[in-house]
Amino acid sequence: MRHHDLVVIGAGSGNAVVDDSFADLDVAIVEERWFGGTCLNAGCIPSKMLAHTAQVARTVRDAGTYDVDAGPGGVRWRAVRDRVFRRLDAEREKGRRGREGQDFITVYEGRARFTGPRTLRIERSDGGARDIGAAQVVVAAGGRPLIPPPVADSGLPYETSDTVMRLDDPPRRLAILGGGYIAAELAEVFAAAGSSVTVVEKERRLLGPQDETVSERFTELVRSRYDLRLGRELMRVDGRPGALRLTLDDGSTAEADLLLVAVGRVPNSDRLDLEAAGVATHDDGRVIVDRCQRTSAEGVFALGDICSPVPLKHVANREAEVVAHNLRHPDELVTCDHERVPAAVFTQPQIASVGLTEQECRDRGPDYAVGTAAYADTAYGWAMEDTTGFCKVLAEPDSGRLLGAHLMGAQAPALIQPLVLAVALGIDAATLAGAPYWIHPALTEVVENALLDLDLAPRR
Ligand SMILES: Cc1cc2nc3c(=O)[nH]c(=O)nc-3n(C[C@H](O)[C@H](O)[C@H](O)COP(=O)(O)OP(=O)(O)OC[C@H]3O[C@@H](n4cnc5c(N)ncnc54)[C@H](O)[C@@H]3O)c2cc1C
Ligand SMILES: NC(=O)c1ccc[n+]([C@@H]2O[C@H](COP(=O)([O-])OP(=O)(O)OC[C@H]3O[C@@H](n4cnc5c(N)ncnc54)[C@H](O)[C@@H]3O)[C@@H](O)[C@H]2O)c1
Repeated sequence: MRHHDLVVIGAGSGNAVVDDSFADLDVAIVEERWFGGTCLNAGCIPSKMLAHTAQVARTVRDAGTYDVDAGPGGVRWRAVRDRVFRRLDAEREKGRRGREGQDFITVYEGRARFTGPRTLRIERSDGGARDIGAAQVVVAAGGRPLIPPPVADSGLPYETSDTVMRLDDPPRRLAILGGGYIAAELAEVFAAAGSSVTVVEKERRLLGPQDETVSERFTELVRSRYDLRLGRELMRVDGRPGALRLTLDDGSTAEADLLLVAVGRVPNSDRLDLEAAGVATHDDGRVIVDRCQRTSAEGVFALGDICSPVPLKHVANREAEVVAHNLRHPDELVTCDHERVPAAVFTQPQIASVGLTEQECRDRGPDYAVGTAAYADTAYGWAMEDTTGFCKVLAEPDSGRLLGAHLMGAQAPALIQPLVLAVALGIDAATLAGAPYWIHPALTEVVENALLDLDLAPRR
């Protein structure tokens, strides 16, 4: 059995752990499917490249709002798809070849599973297998789409985010099960490409975990774009490939050519024989880690969606930095903080958030102040003819400490960054509003206005 100093399972965010400071070690990276992982191949990046294209299409369609005549036409799906994936597939190959060319790294293609403490078997798709051992192991095997029983049991075809972005043609009628991140973003993409979209969501609103104002207003805004079936459970899928019928719990039905399942993701921990390694998991399947990203097994770290309470790429990246440091500096361990993680949904309008929602503030007690501002009340909002965008900030009335911030509107993921900085660095609302200049007439004025709208106790 070959013995390495370090083995990384999963070449998504796990790949970021190893830099040249590991060149004195014998390192192995095991990847079963695609170098770059979900983000590059089927997640953040392709979905945002497609979302941006959808936004361009909407801008062209809405050009009349700005008294601009734009020609007829539409989204050339295959050209868009090929542009996106030509680039990303090339990046994946570049990443893999780069690793294979490094002297201190061995790349294994295949699925790893533990056979004992820090020993692994790697099984290739051609049936070959190989046993290896390591002084240290990083588990970065991510997650996969959850497929609920009515879909799995139907025997009928369905798509997930792993496959749907690479389709040859957009479906005429697309049904999406779930009304969270993936549904919200990809509904927009396929609607722009000409699909008529039905969304089946078990809760009463789309994007339910967002701040209540965001979730409510977003749901109302897209009601005219999609056939929304909210508060509904899927009972059955029947029909035939290309002509599906979804039966919901109230007996209503939805017809679709194609079903996209987007009801969340599950960690890949169940495929790793973690018991053999002594690696413990939570009830939901996530690997248990401490703040230093150490698992319950000596010498085994974990990072990313397989363990994270916040399954987002910027979090996985931060965890990879922490693991990289801790592998090299066992006597000076650093920790990872999962509080105040910002997030964004790349819909139209875009959405961004950090910290507590208003409903979470209310649950904590009555003591919070709310400041709001509309894009429509800023000069750049006039330029954009915006009627729906807003910013909401939540703060402690006495100290002005920011508790949370929420934006819905153009460039929300970029506009929220000053609020993310303030939350992370402990800058209070009055200081953030008053100390820096805010460029006029930039959209950031909506953030400044929301801060100024807070009813805070006067400073002594
Ligand atoms: C459609 C979509 C859009 C998203 N958009 C965003 C976004 O805009 N912003 C954001 O922050 N996050 C986004 N995310 C979430 C983000 O993609 C993930 O949080 C992130 O990619 C997790 O990284 P990871 O390294 O933990 O897992 P992954 O990137 O999934 O990497 C795990 C790797 O391990 C490999 N693997 C699994 N099991 C084994 C095994 N047994 N042996 C060997 N290899 C194995 C897999 O093939 C994979 O390559 C999105 C996700 C999806 C699905
Ligand atoms: N912009 C981003 O950062 C981004 C984009 C896409 C995905 N992601 C990541 O990928 C993860 C997975 O995305 P997702 O959209 O699959 O999950 P999600 O958790 O965002 O949303 C799942 C939705 O499906 C609903 N649901 C669950 N079971 C259902 C059922 N049986 N019938 C109908 N509805 C049901 C839930 O109520 C929820 O609204 C996200 O949690 C996020 O971590 C992030």
